[in-house]
Amino acid sequence: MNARERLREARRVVVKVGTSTLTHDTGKLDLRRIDHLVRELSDLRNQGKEMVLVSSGAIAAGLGRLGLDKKPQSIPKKQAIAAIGQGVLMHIYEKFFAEYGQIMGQVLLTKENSVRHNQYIHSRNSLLAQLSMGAIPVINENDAVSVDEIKIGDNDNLSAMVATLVDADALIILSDIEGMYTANPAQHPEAKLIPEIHEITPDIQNLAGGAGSALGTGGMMTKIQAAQVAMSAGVTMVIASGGREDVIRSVLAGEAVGTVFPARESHLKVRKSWLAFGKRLAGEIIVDDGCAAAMRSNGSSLLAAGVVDCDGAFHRGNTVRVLTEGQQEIARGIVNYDAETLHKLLGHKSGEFSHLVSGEVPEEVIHRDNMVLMV
Ligand SMILES: Nc1ncnc2c1ncn2[C@@H]1O[C@H](COP(=O)(O)OP(=O)(O)O)[C@@H](O)[C@H]1O
Ligand SMILES: N[C@@H](CCC(=O)OP(=O)(O)O)C(=O)O
Repeated sequence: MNARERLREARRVVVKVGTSTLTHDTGKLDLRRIDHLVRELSDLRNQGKEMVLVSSGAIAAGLGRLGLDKKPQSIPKKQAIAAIGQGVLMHIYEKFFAEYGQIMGQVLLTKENSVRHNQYIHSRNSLLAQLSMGAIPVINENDAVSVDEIKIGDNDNLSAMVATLVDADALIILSDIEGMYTANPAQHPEAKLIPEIHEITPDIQNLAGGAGSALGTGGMMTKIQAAQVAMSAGVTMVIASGGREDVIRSVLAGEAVGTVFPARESHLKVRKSWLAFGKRLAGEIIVDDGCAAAMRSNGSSLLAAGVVDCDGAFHRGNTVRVLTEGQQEIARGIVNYDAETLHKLLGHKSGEFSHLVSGEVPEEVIHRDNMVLMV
């Protein structure tokens, strides 16, 4: 079964809708679009699917309510606008969902809700409980209290975190564009839509540009980051246009719309998904090609002999990214050494460790049980 066919069987679906889809060019909310979105979600819920909505738009709604036309620079002002706008947004969602006979629950998350294992589990349990009651959780980042240190920062990454958290079958990201193109069509009108992307390579990352509008956050870059998380966690992701009629239904009917990022086969256990996608990333380890091949094909642990460099002031127990020398992310995992020790040991076999550092050091830089492959 290919990825499009698998989408027909998706039971639990996360839909993310960006500011660009929820607003007119004037910056004001596009009520017709929001109504259609809620109607489609409600109809899919009526078909027995479990639906979760990750909605941006709080800042746009707040600006609209205050009669402002651009985001302020200061953090407290942005937070205030988000606080005002989130209420406006939820009022509209509640009104439309109630009209279509659905129950919704508001959930506001920050990075803090995922970095600690117990918080990750609490967030997961709350969302699963809402689904078991037949409700549609409507999620946004808690922008009113978030500052950079605790921010996820964009709702593309937030939606991938949510899809992982609830073990979704599919994540549909709705934007103001049909999918991922060979270049940003705003600057390159000749760019072509890419129907399917199997692996997030550095070449694919280079095709992704920033946001297309003043209100959007992250553009295609954050959508590609979300795809990498979703695919590795066993969630098939699709980027499609929120302006297309019945777009969610079409995606879930397996029709060839947008860009699909097929899930890798196995679903991760909750602990592994938290480890790779919930925790803060503290640094990077660069490995040689032989080591990358052993990790990818045999699921081998990462040994110091295969490490060529590392970056970041990470400590033992932190989660780090593992990259090839060509900058492709191949794994994430809990590191057994701090950065200083790894700098001394990289390129060496474990038999040589006692000459290089004092005291006991584990044989593996990252043990296979504490590692998630990203390719
Ligand atoms: N390779 C690309 N393919 C498609 N869109 C791209 C690409 N690179 C950058 N973009 C830009 O990303 C925008 C969508 O992201 P964004 O503005 O953040 O919207 P949203 O509010 O839906 O998250 C598109 O309108 C486009 O201008
Ligand atoms: N949390 C913010 C949106 C952040 C964001 O990622 O925006 P977008 O790129 O439009 O999905 C808000 O509600 O305004």
